[in-house]
Amino acid sequence: MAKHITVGVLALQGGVVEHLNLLRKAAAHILSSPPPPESKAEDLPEFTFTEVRTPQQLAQCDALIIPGGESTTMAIVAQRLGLLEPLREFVKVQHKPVWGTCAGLVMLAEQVSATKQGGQELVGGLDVRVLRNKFGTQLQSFVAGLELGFLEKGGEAEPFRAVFIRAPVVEEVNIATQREEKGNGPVEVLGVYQQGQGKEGNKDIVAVRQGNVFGTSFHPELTDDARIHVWWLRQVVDAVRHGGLVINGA
Ligand SMILES: NC(=O)CC[C@H](N)C(=O)O
Repeated sequence: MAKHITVGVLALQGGVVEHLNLLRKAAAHILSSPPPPESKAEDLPEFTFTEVRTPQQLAQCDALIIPGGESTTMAIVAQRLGLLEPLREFVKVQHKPVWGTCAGLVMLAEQVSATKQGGQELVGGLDVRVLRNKFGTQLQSFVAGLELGFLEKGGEAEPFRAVFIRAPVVEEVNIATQREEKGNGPVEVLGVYQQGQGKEGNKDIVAVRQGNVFGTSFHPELTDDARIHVWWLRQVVDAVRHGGLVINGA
């Protein structure tokens, strides 16, 4: 029997529809690609992509995307809807695959660098400290070609056109935290953005993964390039087949 996989996009605020569209495109790509030799045709999963606004909807999901938007607003709305604790449980106890883009990455960080406004509620799951709005205001948004090694096939892949809008960066990985749940291994740095040339260039960490939790500073959903969605969705399929836990891609 084909496995059914439900992927949610947290729909409190931000780029929800764009993620749903690229997830559909990624699924079509996966379903039309030749299956690995050892798998049977009926092993192909069936996907449902759905918006998540309630704990009940979250409970239906095998995996979740937290989109870009405004992390402070998203946290306030999540708290009002009784979603913060279920989200923490989903990420850190059930270890289901979760991907945060931009504000979503902020939500998944265990720490945010102190800001004037003071603290904000986080979901956590990534042992990193992020700095919000590293590159300035909305007007300073930009697109940069990133070499993302995890997407490369035979060294021929095009750089990924990454859209940065009031983007956070990861300031420090593998920070010490008080949290009790463990078992995800170290944080892997999967993407770096370099401003300027050569050794003088300033390098910022813009993509990280720690076990089931993946985060990007930029917005892949604002391009029509589905490569990162395909890559992530394949990991979701593997995680569901192997009982829900991805430890550093193993
Ligand atoms: N494009 C975005 O998601 C912006 C993120 C926003 N600056 C925040 O800190 O939440």
